[in-house]
Amino acid sequence: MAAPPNPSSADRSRRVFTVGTRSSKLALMQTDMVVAELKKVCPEYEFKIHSRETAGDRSMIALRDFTTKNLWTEELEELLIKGDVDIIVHSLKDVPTLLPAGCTLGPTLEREDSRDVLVMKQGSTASSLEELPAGSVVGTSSIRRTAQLARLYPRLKVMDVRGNIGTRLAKLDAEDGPYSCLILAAAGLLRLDLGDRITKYLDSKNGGMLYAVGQGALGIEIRKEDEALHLMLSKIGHNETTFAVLAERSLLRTLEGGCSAPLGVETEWVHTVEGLKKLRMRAIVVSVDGSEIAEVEVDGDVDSNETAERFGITVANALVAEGAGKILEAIERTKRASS
Ligand SMILES: NCc1[nH]cc(CCC(=O)O)c1CC(=O)O
Repeated sequence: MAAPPNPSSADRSRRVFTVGTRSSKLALMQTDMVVAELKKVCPEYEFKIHSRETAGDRSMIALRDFTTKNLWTEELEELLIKGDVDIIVHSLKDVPTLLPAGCTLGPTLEREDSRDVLVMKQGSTASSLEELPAGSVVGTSSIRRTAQLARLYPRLKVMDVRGNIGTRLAKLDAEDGPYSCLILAAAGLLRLDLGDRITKYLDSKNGGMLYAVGQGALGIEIRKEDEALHLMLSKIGHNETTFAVLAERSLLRTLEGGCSAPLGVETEWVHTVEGLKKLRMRAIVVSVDGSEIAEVEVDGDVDSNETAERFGITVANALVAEGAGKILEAIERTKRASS
């Protein structure tokens, strides 16, 4: 009897690929986008979607606790390693910088708008953080957003808000709810067709907020040795996105040493006078109370995965030279003391 089909890479007779994803509306939507692109370049293959609720979806543990980070990804990665799924589509922002042995991220699609946005409570007339009265409550569970808010808007209060995007908007709009506004990623709202809830886009020049590493991009995870999928993803990949997010993740990996850093970034491709393109990265590390910052802006020659990752290390070193190491060590000390 013939051996059963080998699910692993080198098997060129593979026709069916299984795509793993969380079961949230946003995750399914993002998975559909990847499958649609793959079908365009590989019309001869079939793609099946395997969705599941992850521990992160079920957990009530504070999202800011870095130890929960892997809850979003680990169970799906086990399926990937076993060969039960062939591809996982993540929000890249939720993917830890160190992946399990045998797993890797492939080229990814063009990034959605990577900025944070301000979302005012339904019926509010305020259109910026500046306009809110002192003591107004901003909903966010992100240490990065909390630290940047403490630095730029010390008059405002920050309170945790959990759940998927729909849940958070409902908590914002609740008549007796505490929140005046939320800070969310533009990408999630835009992909869910909730762009009309965006009051204001925030960036280094507007409101001063930098975004999370990988925000707005998809993380497409595959088995390292799966040559067939590497090739397929290289056909749908958007190089400028792939390189930019590799550089951002390399920066975070270099800085964090295992903890989730209050790190904001902003990357853009800029044309030089010589007609070349450079990757410009702004990055900021802020102490949780907003009292100390380290910030840099660096341009890099980036045209490959390797140069992207090296550029991330360069930016990390520049941040450390500006005092980022001291801020991160203080956060680590507080964490250790409280755990
Ligand atoms: N941390 C949760 C999360 N993970 C990805 C997104 C949005 C989409 C993205 O950034 O790609 C969000 C929600 C948010 O921060 O508003």
